[in-house]
Amino acid sequence: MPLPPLGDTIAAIATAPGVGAVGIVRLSGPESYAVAERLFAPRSGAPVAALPPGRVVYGRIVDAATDETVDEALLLTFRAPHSYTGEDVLELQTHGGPAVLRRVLDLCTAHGARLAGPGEFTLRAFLSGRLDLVQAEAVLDLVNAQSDSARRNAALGLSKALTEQLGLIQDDITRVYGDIQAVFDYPDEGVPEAAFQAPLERALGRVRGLLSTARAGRVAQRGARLALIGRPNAGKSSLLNALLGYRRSIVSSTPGTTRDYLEAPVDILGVPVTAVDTAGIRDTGDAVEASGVEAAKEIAEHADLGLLLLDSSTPLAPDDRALVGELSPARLLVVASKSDLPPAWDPCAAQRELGVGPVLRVSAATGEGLGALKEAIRERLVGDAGGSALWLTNERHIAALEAVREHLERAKAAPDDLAALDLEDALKTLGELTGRGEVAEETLAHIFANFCVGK
Ligand SMILES: Nc1nc2c(c(=O)[nH]1)N(C=O)[C@@H](CNc1ccc(C(=O)N[C@@H](CCC(=O)O)C(=O)O)cc1)CN2
Ligand SMILES: Nc1nc2c(ncn2[C@@H]2O[C@H](COP(=O)(O)OP(=O)(O)OP(=O)(O)O)[C@@H](O)[C@H]2O)c(=O)[nH]1
Repeated sequence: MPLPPLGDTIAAIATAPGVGAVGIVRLSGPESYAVAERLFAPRSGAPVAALPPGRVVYGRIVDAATDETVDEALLLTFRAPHSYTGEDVLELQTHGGPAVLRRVLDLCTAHGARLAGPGEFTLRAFLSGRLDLVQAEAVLDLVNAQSDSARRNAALGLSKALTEQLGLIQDDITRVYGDIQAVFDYPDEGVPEAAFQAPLERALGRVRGLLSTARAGRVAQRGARLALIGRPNAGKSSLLNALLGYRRSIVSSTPGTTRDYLEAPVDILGVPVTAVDTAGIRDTGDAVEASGVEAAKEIAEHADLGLLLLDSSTPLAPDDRALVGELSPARLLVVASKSDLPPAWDPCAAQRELGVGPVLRVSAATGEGLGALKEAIRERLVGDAGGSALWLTNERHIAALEAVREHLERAKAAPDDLAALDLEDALKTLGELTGRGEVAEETLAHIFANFCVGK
């Protein structure tokens, strides 16, 4: 997969396909102004090439071959290097129908522009040094963000937060590497060993810190699975409906109504979650129900978090105690359901007796405790990383930082001459990660192939 050529002038529709109020065709490259000259007539009569940068000018899109006015439009001007790509950039803002945009794009190619491939504008922004690779990938994540937490994290990446962290790590490694080289070159100067250790530890601490956010990052980006579990009639379907804010699963007072399981996407305070309503877990002779029970156990095992519902209006049963034993406490959140009814047991006592975390009192009927439950779910899924901190979400970044961590751990344990080799490898990996070092063309092509055309 070769990279597209540089230096020519590219054009693409920058707005989403379909009907919109306004649509944008973007041009980038040395011929942008020349191309626009042939298809855009500013009302002022001024030549396009003479327009100062940073202006919006009103005019007409004209097909020079037929003298037809294709649309009225606004032209937005940028001059290299002060543009998104770092090249001469022009944007034609037209009416937002697919036929209009197609025609304007056709005029651009008729007058010398080439159709841009996926991500080509952002690739040029990277190659001109305006964005590093981590930022370019954040652009992709930002465009694809489906939840507010994913959006915020991508925005942080684009704002250089990750780039800066990586820079600090790189600086420390570079310093240690330099010191080790100095020892080789001037063995008599006697640089104390301890001088290496502090920056090395600091770099390693930063790498580990970043890697520890990867789980929260994955959840923010791809979402988490939340399994609702509990005995029949514990109120699972009702709670799912309450979390969703609309009726999705069947609620009934006959135990065992939910035989299979239902999945529903639900936004938990900005975290995308797939809630899975399982069959009531209990020993049963009914074959259909038994398979549902097996499925429920399986789901609970594979979910990121299990929400165990214990009906607070009826005494705890042996089944409830058995369920707690089946599930790992780290991935379990216990709810005393139907808190609007007179309680048959005390949540605090149950917490001690069952050896679980705080038992949350929730009523699907009145909504009591729902807010606190959502907070607790979010806290368990993304933890402290739920604040303004940056999360690693990109598999390429995670893999690279894991490699850096290994190199640093080895360097720490190795004698100087071997440590130097590992530090070299760590720096090389960081360079690939930010794209400021050597990056394989294939890696670049692969990253940008995932972009949409026009970005
Ligand atoms: N219409 C439009 N909206 C857009 C974009 C765009 O390209 N076009 N963007 C992207 O797709 C994003 C904005 N990103 C941009 C980043 C840099 C520059 C730019 O021209 N920077 C120059 C000048 C800055 C200035 O005037 O101070 C520079 O940094 O030198 C433009 C857009 C989001 N909105
Ligand atoms: N008062 C009150 N009743 C509730 C509440 N939540 C559920 N119920 C009732 O409890 C019964 C069982 O609720 P479901 O939500 O169907 O329980 P389930 O755990 O999904 O049951 P299965 O499908 O059998 O596993 C229904 O009659 C609900 O109306 C609640 O918060 N308060």
